[in-house]
Amino acid sequence: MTDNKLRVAIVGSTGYGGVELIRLLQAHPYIEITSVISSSSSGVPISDGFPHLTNIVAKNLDGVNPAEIAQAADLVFTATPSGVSAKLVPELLAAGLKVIDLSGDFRLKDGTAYEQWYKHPAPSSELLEKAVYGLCEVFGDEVKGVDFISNPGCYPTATLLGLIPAINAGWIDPASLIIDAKSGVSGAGRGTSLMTHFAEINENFKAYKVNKHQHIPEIEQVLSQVSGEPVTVTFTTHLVPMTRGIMSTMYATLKGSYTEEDFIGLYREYYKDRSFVRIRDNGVWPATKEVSGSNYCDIGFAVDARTNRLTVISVIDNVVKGAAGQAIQNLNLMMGWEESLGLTFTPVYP
Ligand SMILES: NC(=O)C1=CN([C@@H]2O[C@H](COP(=O)(O)OP(=O)(O)OC[C@H]3O[C@@H](n4cnc5c(N)ncnc54)[C@H](OP(=O)(O)O)[C@@H]3O)[C@@H](O)[C@H]2O)C=CC1
Ligand SMILES: CC(=O)N[C@@H](CCC(=O)OP(=O)(O)O)C(=O)O
Repeated sequence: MTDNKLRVAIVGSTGYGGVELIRLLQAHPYIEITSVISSSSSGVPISDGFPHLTNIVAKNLDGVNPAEIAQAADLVFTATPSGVSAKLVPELLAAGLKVIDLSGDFRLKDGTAYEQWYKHPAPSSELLEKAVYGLCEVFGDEVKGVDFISNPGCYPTATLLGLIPAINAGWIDPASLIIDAKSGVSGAGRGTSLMTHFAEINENFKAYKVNKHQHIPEIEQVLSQVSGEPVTVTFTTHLVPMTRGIMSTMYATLKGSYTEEDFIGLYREYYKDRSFVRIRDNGVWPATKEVSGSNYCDIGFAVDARTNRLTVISVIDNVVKGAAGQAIQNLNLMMGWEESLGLTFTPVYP
């Protein structure tokens, strides 16, 4: 700590998650960013590659050296690809740093499942056990005082916040879940690919990784934990021609005669102390633009008495609540600070 500020380093600071951490942390009263790190461009000013940071962050990029990071910082965010975090995080923890990892490498408790879905060698079972899964509104109490947090995935954040209160109350059948999710292109990171090439995605709408998405076991792990029985889900992801935003539309069979007003009351009670989840009034369904640039998750409901099914619509900004914003919320909870510190941004609208 310097001047009562926590010294923070960001590995992967040249990616979308890292650069968003830099943006959001400018508003945090207890944080000083002491090192922005790149494995490929160390030595150059970060504002060379990101002119929007001119006169805001006057730092050169540092290289990836755990011992040097531990000299410069108390805590490090790893906004690095899966597979990279698995190798780097053990070294950062061993160097004495607190770590908040944004990748999927430490979210699954079962290493075999990790290898099946992520196609990389799993981290050690000790570290998978040690990582605390930081879905703040549900497991926030478990985060306080720990030194290693695994930040949830973007789709799981929108999906789990939209399903957990109903599953927890036993109002919907966990065996009936269908999740139809859509993401803006920034969810795929800054690297270029045919999938996200302008001419391939502009005025286009495509499904991908159907039944094969790496977030399926993460969603199932948490829902199984909450419901107390093994849960499997049907989960389809789509890429939408917009920059930010996730909409997760979820369908479930009702286990009783519940109305929209019942669900609104249930969710408002469940999230009553959680300022970043906003439950919409009856018939007002959320849109991605209404949370863009903010840490909010907005949720709306429809009940169809004809089919006995519930529809839940949950939206987040994938780079904020789905990544950097939730990571800072986790940092606040870890440190015992007010969870909204530095995160009270009004969504950017229109
Ligand atoms: N984008 C999103 O909406 C979300 C992303 N995530 C996860 O967060 C992580 C970061 O995502 P995102 O920022 O989008 O990804 P990007 O691809 O935009 O950025 C990843 C960054 O990691 C750095 N990197 C690559 N290899 C290494 C290495 N060997 N050592 C250190 N750094 C490396 C790269 O920077 P450099 O070459 O300069 O080192 C790169 O800029 C990923 O695991 C992603 O899955 C999670 C939720 C949402
Ligand atoms: C649009 C898009 O491509 N999104 C990415 C989200 C990946 C992500 O955030 O990776 P984690 O596994 O670390 O959570 C995807 O669907 O794979």
